[in-house]
Amino acid sequence: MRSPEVILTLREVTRRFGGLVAVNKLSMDVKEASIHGLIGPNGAGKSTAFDLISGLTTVSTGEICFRGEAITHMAPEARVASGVCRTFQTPKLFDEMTVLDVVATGRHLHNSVGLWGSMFSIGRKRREEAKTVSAAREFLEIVGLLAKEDAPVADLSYGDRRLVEIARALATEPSLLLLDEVTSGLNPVETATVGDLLRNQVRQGLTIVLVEHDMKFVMGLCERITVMNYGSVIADGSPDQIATDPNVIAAYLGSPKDGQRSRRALRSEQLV
Ligand SMILES: Nc1ncnc2c1ncn2[C@@H]1O[C@H](COP(=O)(O)OP(=O)(O)OP(=O)(O)O)[C@@H](O)[C@H]1O
Repeated sequence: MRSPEVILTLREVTRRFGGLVAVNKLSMDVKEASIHGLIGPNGAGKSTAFDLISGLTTVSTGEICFRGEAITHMAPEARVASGVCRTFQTPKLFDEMTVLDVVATGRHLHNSVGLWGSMFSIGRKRREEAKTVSAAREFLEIVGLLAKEDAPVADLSYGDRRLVEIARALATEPSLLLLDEVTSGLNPVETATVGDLLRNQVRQGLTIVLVEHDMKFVMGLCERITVMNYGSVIADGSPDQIATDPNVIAAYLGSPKDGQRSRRALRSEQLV
């Protein structure tokens, strides 16, 4: 029986690319209205795991359940419609669009005017457009970018582009948000802003899974963390358990030969 507060379950999910097992029997439970970290060294299989959950790639074996329903073979758009939304390591934004237009694209699921509606009812189309714009503005306000609504995306700083990506994802009104390296390239102030923003959303019921290399951010934000290495889970627990887990420390340290360099890298990520 599924525990009522678990929103996402992966059961022995495997993804092979030819002879390479990118994700190997990954099992994890994500609690509703929590922030769950998915971490691991480069090539551990984290982005592939996100692709599997969001449907951008297919599972080789295993099962994925969202709100108790199997979504393993559901199309990506159907997963978005059911409340699963993801962002990408490099935001996929169209430079020539304005900030407001980009966020409005996240609203299309909630816009009830279809093709026939827009052809035969101009009044209704206008009303829907006004609703879309006003909703998009609300999400821009949440991420603090309302003042830049008319700016072309090309003119934004890297940090602001990330915020637009978050606003667009939030505009789909997901129940589960998958954030792929959301702090990469952000300065400490921007990172703290994103952290506060995410905490706020979780307080309002959103569930977040984070793939992240910034350990300080992960440790400060996540209730639970799953650690992968070479496609497999090597640890799963609270931030305190993860930070002291010998398997995790060994995975980040690498071989004894390059231990000195890796230990410095690990310390800079504040895991030890
Ligand atoms: N489409 C693909 N075809 C073949 N191999 C792939 C494909 N996608 C990922 N891989 C391989 O699967 C493994 C896991 O990659 P993945 O990108 O999921 O790791 P990651 O943990 O997200 O890494 P990083 O932190 O560097 O982004 C890597 O060895 C990668 O080269």
